[in-house]
Amino acid sequence: MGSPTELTAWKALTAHQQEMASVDMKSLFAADPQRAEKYTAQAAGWTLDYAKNRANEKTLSLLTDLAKEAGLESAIKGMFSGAHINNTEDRSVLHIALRASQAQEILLVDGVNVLAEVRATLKQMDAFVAQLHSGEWKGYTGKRITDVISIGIGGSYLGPKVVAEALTPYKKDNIKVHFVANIDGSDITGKLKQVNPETTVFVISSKTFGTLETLSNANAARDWFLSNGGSQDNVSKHFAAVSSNVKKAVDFGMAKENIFPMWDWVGGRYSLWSAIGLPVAIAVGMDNFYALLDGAHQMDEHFRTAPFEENLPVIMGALGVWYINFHNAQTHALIPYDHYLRAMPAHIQQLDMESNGKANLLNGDGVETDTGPIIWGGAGTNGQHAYHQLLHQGTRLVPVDFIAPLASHNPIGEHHTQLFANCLSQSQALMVGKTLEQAEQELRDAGATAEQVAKIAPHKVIKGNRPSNTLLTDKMTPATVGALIALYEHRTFVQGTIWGINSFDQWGVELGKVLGTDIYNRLVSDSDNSALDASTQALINAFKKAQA
Ligand SMILES: O=P(O)(O)OC[C@H]1O[C@H](O)[C@H](O)[C@@H](O)[C@@H]1O
Repeated sequence: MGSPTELTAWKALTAHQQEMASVDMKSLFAADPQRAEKYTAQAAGWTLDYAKNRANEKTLSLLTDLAKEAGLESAIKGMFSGAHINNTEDRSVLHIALRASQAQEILLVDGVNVLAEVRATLKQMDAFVAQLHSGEWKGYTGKRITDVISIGIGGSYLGPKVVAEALTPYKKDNIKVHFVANIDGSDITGKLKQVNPETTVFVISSKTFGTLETLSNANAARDWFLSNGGSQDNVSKHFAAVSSNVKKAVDFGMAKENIFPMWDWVGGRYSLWSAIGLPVAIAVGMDNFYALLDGAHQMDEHFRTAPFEENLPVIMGALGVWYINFHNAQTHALIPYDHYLRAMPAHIQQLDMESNGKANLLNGDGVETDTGPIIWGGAGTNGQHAYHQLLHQGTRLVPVDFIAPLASHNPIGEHHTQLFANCLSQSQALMVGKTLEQAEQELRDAGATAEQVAKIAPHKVIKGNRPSNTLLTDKMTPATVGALIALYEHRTFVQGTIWGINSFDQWGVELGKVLGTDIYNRLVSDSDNSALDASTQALINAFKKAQA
């Protein structure tokens, strides 16, 4: 596919945007009493209310036309059948295979039944987790394991960390799972202070087993283990790895049976469902990990089979395109009203920004449209006392996804009702806003003078008409958390397909890595830096001076 701007539906949406420019969402609700009902869809334990969008029937029908015209139906088929839709790396994209139903036995990819490999790995994980939890797995002095430190970064960190945190109420109390990612020595130092080498297992997660941060931290962990009573012979009792590069993991000193495989058809940011999710399985138990996979599978089935008009990832993806490309929205906020889900925006940020931060079409031509937005967000209600001001009165349009459970795991006092009320009030305020007349009246009612009213009222005006989606579920469980993350994975794919880009490579991160190695070499040597730009030279000199 070439540029989406050539598509009939894209052109129609450009014209339609003009028609909608003066339409306020409030008037759409007033004109259609059925609007809330019509613009609600359900899947895999989630209800999406997308009525508070600047969209009418024509908008939504043009957006689904756009998805169809952009080839989304065949792209979905391609993904689920194992076609090499990651065209720049000539690979299949099969995170959906990691959570396929047990009833499906075969999914052949390049002549290999990937489901057989997936099931064998789940068995291996199951056995490992069971041994840790039963205490059968012992450290080098015969004690049971109390702590697991997961070392990995990017996709080998964020997904597992976010899901383990989201499932806090399901955590087993006999083993504590910690995560280390950053090359900043403060990260691993802080974690090592909390554990005992006799009772700690390290899980080194790296698809390539070649990532600087992960290898540096893995080496630091091994050095710490060896200098605190452990011996080389005991490394295998305290270190396991998840990697598609078995040789490098063996060279590190891992026992082959402690290496969990990964495959090139799983992208890092889509890999939490593979053995990269081992820390999650250790934290919450294998039964809950299976439930997580099942929830994601339910969303996969919905995405694969539901008509686009009722399809949550398609609706959310297409509405995102509407704002990014036809309303110049530069960012998209995710605001979970659930404490345990507070880090979710960081995972979706990586998932989406690494996937759709692209400027070339699949055919190599430069794009003519904006692509992936800046994804950001944080926990409600905290954000209401920080950045929501800009959402309500700032000059930028920021579409928001509000995410909330109907029931809390910790139903104390009125907390959950207040939390939920705040969630609803934010989407309502974004939409209804406050007119100048309302602001003036409010001030008069509070006893303000005419002069004060004239002075202050304009500052109280909130334009409103700002869009949001609300996603509700009964409770955050392994299954609903799995479905939620799968929903965002597919939403990203929907948008990438509409833009005609490859959502599954990430060549853009390479240059920084190469330059990082070059600069590291300059920091530790007396190299001639005169060919570098003056700013970088000065910064190198500042570092060297501080070390001298
Ligand atoms: O799992 P690894 O091979 O260590 O990779 C870790 C991360 O590093 C890279 O820089 C990529 O941008 C990420 O997509 C990946 O997840």
